[in-house]
Amino acid sequence: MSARGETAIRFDAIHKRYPDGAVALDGLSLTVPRGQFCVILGPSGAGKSTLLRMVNGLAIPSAGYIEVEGERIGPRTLPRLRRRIGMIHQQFNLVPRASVAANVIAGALPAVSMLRALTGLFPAELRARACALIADVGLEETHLRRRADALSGGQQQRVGIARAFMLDPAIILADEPVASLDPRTSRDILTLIAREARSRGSTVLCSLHQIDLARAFADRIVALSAGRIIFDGPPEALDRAAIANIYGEIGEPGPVAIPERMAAAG
Ligand SMILES: Nc1ncnc2c1ncn2[C@@H]1O[C@H](COP(=O)(O)OP(=O)(O)OP(=O)(O)O)[C@@H](O)[C@H]1O
Repeated sequence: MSARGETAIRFDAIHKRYPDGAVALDGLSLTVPRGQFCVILGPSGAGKSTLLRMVNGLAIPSAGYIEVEGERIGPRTLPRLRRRIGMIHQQFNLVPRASVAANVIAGALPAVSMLRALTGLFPAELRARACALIADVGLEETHLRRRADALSGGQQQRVGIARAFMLDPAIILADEPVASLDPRTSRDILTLIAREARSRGSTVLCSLHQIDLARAFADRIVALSAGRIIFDGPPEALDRAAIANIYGEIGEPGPVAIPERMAAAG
């Protein structure tokens, strides 16, 4: 277990019951050290998204608490802590009609004044950073003014990654970031997330359905079932017996259907 100062995220006895009675997390405790690429596996409905969404306050625990970089999440600390957290979504969550540049710079919104946010007058430093990130994630200068919805799925996720890293986040939450991408693009996207995170020392909490990708990219794999941790170890420890235990009778999840549009181009 790492010392307090080296802990990025700590979940302490977290319960989550949604208003309709669904129990998503059931007494979960987990400590994620700084700089770790921690993959969350588990069957559908196991609680992976809920766990991730709690770190930036999109879901609130019914009991228990979460610390981010040693600070407990609460109404007073959340706005400040959110500036330290970037999120990458399964469906990219871009503004479809806005340009690539506008989508990337939107990652800085938590750190700019309301006036700047409303007028879109971002400081030159942020605009320069957005341009640098767009290049870092492998997009071309010609993409800057393109509408986000004119890009392939892989390219859209590159925009999502650039946006997530705009404020040099301590923590990246990636909620099934490659669920709708073909296998090759999935590897490219996870390579990019890992590279950008490593270069900044960012901690990554990433939910995945693909066991091979979890093994390839994770420093540590945590598997959930019905809101509890049922596996926690290095990728090498995820053997057939562990997988059978996580996914029960159904074994490994089958290949994810790839929408034609996204399979066509990374
Ligand atoms: N907003 C919500 N309102 C009510 N119940 C919810 C809500 N979000 C999730 N749940 C329930 O909480 C449980 C955990 O859901 P969650 O989305 O966290 O799981 P998951 O492991 O991410 O699933 P998937 O792999 O399908 O995305 C499920 O029973 C789900 O139906």
